[in-house]
Amino acid sequence: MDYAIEVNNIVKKYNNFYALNNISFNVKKGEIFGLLGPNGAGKTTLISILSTLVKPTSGTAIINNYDIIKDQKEVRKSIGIVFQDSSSDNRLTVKENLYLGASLYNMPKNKREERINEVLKFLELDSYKDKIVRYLSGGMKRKVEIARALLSNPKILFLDEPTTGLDPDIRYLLWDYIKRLVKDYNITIFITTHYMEEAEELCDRIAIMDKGEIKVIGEPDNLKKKLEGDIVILETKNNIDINSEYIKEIRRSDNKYIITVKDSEKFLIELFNYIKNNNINIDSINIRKATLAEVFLYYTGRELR
Ligand SMILES: Nc1ncnc2c1ncn2[C@@H]1O[C@H](COP(=O)(O)OP(=O)(O)OP(=O)(O)O)[C@@H](O)[C@H]1O
Repeated sequence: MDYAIEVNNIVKKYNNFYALNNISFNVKKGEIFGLLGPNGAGKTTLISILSTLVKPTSGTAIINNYDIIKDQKEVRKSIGIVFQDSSSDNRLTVKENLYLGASLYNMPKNKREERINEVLKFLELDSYKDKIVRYLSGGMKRKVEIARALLSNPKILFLDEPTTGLDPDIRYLLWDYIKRLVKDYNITIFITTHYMEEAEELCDRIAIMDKGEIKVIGEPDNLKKKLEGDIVILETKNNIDINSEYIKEIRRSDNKYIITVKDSEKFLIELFNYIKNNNINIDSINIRKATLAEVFLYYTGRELR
């Protein structure tokens, strides 16, 4: 299999602290691959290493068949990056920023106008091209960043938390553009996020990352299926001490019992009998299918907030 990204045993140490602790995985061509993890998990460090901006302590990665250590220049030429912090000049217009980007890429002068118009069109920024970036909304600014990263026709686009802090409407809109980049231009997308929904809706595969380690990799649906169970959330001030063959795990947090069960329909009959026989007062009962939030909890032992 020909991969877009191959990560081999990457370690990044800051003094004695392992920001990345032996990371290995592959990203397929034309895939939307998501790195899901809380603040400080190491996502930005990893994306900075893969895009050659930071050197790993050990290990390496192959990007578009180029080695991030040995072929830095070629790697850079074949990728586009959008970082969390804006790289646009706020005082310039959208189009001026794109010209600046094109000149930084050393794009031939006679190609610039055409390519800039293409990316403006793709991101539906035409009517904003003469607006000063400072006065644009957060979502629009993000689009300008993406437009700039696309100028060089990259084969891989790295997006570091591209929708953090944006309104849900804009978030959905950006997802659409990202999906179209894959579908229409066969670009591989590597995205970091701490939004479950983003990982779930947008990504073909995700890696759950915590404290510098990858805990599990897979398709969101498969990861959920692997948990094999439903979650029953029971709110009560009483003590619950129920035994059932259907229970996989019970956790308690304040007045809530979070019960992972198989065959929830059968379990509920037992639960209702237990409640009746023991005079338990229930404030609420909720049943939900395992979501990515439960997957995250299962593999990291904590909630992603
Ligand atoms: N230059 C540095 N020197 C020392 N420690 C660093 C440095 N850069 C990052 N770290 C540490 O490495 C860990 C991973 O940071 P990183 O920014 O990669 O996390 P992240 O998952 O991207 O989080 P965020 O969502 O906040 O960007 C953090 O604990 C951070 O404090």
